[in-house]
Amino acid sequence: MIEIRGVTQRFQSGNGTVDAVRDVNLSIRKGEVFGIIGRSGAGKSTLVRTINLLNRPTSGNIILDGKDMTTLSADDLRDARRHIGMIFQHFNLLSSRTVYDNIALPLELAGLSKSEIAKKVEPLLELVGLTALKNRYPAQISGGQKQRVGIARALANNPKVLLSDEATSALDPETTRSILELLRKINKELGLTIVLITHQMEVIKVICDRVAVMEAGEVIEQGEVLDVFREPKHEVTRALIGDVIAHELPKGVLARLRERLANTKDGAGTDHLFRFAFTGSGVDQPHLSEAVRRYNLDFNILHGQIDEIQGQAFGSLAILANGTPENITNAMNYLRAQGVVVEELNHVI
Ligand SMILES: Nc1ncnc2c1ncn2[C@@H]1O[C@H](COP(=O)(O)OP(=O)(O)OP(=O)(O)O)[C@@H](O)[C@H]1O
Repeated sequence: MIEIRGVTQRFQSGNGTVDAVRDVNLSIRKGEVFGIIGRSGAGKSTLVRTINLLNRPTSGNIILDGKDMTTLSADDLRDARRHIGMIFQHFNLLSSRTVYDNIALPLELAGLSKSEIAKKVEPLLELVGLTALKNRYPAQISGGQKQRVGIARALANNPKVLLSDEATSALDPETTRSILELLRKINKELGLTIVLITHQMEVIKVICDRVAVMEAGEVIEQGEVLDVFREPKHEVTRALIGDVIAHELPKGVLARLRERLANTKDGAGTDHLFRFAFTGSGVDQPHLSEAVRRYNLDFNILHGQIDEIQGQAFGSLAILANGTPENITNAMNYLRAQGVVVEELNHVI
């Protein structure tokens, strides 16, 4: 649906240049919600703005539905842009226009008559739950309601793709959830492809099918959201996941553990610290107790969380295991064979 091929975006910066985006390759599938996450300055906004050519890439190509956007004439590009809606962190509504008139704006620009516009705007108001507020001005509605106007306006021209640039970053957690639910509903009901950028892993967790992680202009990791959560490969990804999944052990627990694990290193102890990550059936099945029984171990759960990602259960546990070296090895091999991701943490604390 969207092919981002070898895209680099170079800017002048002082006397030199900066590659805000460097040689990015991504394939975004029709009908999916694709997230791009990264820390501030990673290049997310710059990348997403190349998709509708608000930024013209210095090199590389953007192929939308088989059409190379970078080679279109000005007229064809204007046409192609109609198929791409966009929503923004600060909503970008016109304060002098009512809710209804903000949503109607792209249709007026496209030259539709008043009655044609009404036929499109009324169902959009219904879709985003703002029918009762249609005559209010932006100053008279909440942030979440403003973003609903932004979403309805972005959908007015029946786009194939919706780009979302930090659309929930200015909203409180509850409003964020309701906006994400609305985006998910639109994605499912209209089959709309959504590309969203965010610095919040929570947003990725709640709504995205796949995710790409950016750092210093490059994509450093990408995959199905569940896979990336279960087995993050890059340190930056781990840190971002740590914001939503209990990854760090509390300080008091760490201090006590250091002593016990030092004994293991010296050969005087038999404690091992592990992190287990498991999904789907791994959460429902008693793999842990089976491992304990089979290999005669003690497990002490130190920290953890069972959560849901994309409707699938996801668990992350920090465990202190005690047993003979042979039984520990066999138990971990057993768990790995059950699909549990096992990581020994003795060396990291
Ligand atoms: N027009 C520009 N001219 C020069 N440098 C730019 C320009 N736009 C962005 N940059 C630089 O490119 C890098 C990436 O910026 P970008 O806004 O894409 O990051 P981001 O990941 O979206 O960050 P944030 O979440 O803070 O918006 C930054 O170092 C930024 O300073």
